[in-house]
Order: sequence, then C-alpha cells, then structure tokens
Amino acid sequence: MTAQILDGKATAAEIKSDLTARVAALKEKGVTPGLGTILVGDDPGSQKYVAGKHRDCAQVGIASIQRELSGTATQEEIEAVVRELNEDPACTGYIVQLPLPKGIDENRILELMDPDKDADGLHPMNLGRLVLNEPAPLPCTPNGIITLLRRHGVEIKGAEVVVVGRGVTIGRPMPLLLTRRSENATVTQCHTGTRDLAAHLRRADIIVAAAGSAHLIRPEDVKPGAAVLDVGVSRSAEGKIVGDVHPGVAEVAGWVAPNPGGVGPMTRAQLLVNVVEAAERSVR
Ligand SMILES: Nc1nc(=O)c2c([nH]1)NC[C@@H]1CN(c3ccc(C(=O)N[C@@H](CCC(=O)O)C(=O)O)cc3)C=[N+]21
Repeated sequence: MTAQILDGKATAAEIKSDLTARVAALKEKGVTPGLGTILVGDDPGSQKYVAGKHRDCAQVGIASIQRELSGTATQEEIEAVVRELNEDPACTGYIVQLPLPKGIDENRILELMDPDKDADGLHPMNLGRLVLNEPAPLPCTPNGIITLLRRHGVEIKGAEVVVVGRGVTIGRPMPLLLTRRSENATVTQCHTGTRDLAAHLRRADIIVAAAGSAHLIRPEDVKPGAAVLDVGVSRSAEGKIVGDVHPGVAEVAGWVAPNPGGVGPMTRAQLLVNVVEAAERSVR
C-alpha cells in the first residue's frame, strides 16, 4: 500500500478561488490589496519563487509591487526600500525574500518592517502576538501545513506530532501553531541535539521534517499510517536537490506531501491569505 497524497497544488487552488471573491469584495469597498516583494541579488531559485508569488497575485486580483536590488546592495540601500514600502499605501503587505546576501543584518531588516504589513508572519512583533494568542499574520509554511492536513481530514487533535528542525521559518513556529487550543496536538521538537530521533519518530502520528538533512527520515522509523510532510531542502554530493524524507517512506506512511506539489504551493497560498486578511483588518 502506498500513501495517499496531501495535494497542496489542488488545495492552494481552492484557497485562491476563495480569496478571489474576498479580493473582489474589498475592491467594492475601495481597497485593493497589494503584495510587495523585495529581492536582493540574482539567485535563480529566489527569482523563480518571487515570480511565482506575483503570478498567484495576478490570479486572485492582488496588485503586485516588485523591488529588485543588486547583490552588492548595502544595508542602507535595502533599508531605504523597506521604509519606502512601509510608507506606500498601495502596498498592503510585503516580504523580503530570504536569505539576504552575506554581510547584511537580516534581523535588522525584518525588525524595520511595519508589522502590520508583514506578509510572512515572521516579524518579531507578530511572532510575539502568536505566543500571546493575539490575531496576527501567521508564518506561511507552518500555517500551510496545518491547512493541508485539515483539508485532507488528517486528525490533528490529540495527535503526536514530531517536528524535526528549529529554523525560524518552520521549525520554531510550527509547534506554536500546533499547540493552540484550535489544534490541540501534542508536539515533540527534535533537532541535531536529539539523542534518539528514531525513538521519537516511531511514535509520531504526524512528522514535519524541516531539518535540511538529506533522507533523514527513513521508512523503518515511520509508524504505519502516519502523515509525513517533507519541507527540508539540501543538496546531494552530485548537486541534486534532496528532501529530508527517504522515498521509501511512501510505502509505510498513510499520507505524504509530495515535493513539488505539496507544501510549496500552500506556503504561497498562505502568503496571499495574510495579505488579504491584513487588508480586511484595515477596512473594519
Ligand atoms: N521571506 C521569505 N518568505 C518565504 O516564504 C521564502 C523565502 N523568503 N525564501 C525562500 C523560501 C522558499 N519558498 C518557497 C515557496 C514556494 C515554493 C513552491 O511553490 N514550490 C513549488 C515548485 C515551484 C517550482 O519549482 O516551480 C512546489 O513545491 O510545488 C517553493 C519554495 C518560500 N520561501
């Protein structure tokens, strides 16, 4: 038996169709949501993701604001563009594409953003609001994972979830979302300091693999029927992109999120959700 697919592409399409109606309603009230992106440097991967975000915007009627700086831009130059988007009323939400070039103080840039325009949900103010159970834009990838599980009927309430990794975009916020009263999961966070990862994985009903370690999650460590989401990216010795989950896991798991077509499209959809919700808050 091979696992059922957590179809992020199809689920993202449903979310975008719902957002299209909400954007139309906002426009009737005189508000056009606008997503800004700040891209520094010419990394082809980053260019591709940013292009995808603007394609999504066009689909749902959100205006696009694109700012591009060369890879040699200074801290001051990037901060000037952040200030500009903070002031621009046409820009209701924006992201600074990460990672920024070496030598740039990323946290300083993120703190300078207007938290009410933070489409990634990663501003310190918004991470604080999440801890305090206050309304805030939610981190896109963790929120996308929860929506993906819910829409496929995977039970989160009472589930044993193992999150592998402690990065700022996924690993850290993921348990915060999963342990809200609305989700009620029990979460174990594993990382490179975990003594016996396999022992934790074997008990998990849901595994979120966000470690960036090739094929870290092996079939023999997955409980039959578990839901396994691969959000790790690393490069093999031959230079190929590999996930955290060994392909053999699909023979044991009950559910898997494919890559591509799983969590990636959901991340992009949640970004749009954050932009639309921020615009909706502004008209209330
Ligand atoms: N401030 C910031 N926010 C981010 O959200 C952010 C970032 N920086 N830096 C880079 C990572 C990476 N990321 C992806 C989003 C969607 C896909 C995605 O949609 N992937 C498609 C495939 C896309 C393709 O290959 O054409 C899929 O999985 O099906 C991938 C990667 C967002 N990131």
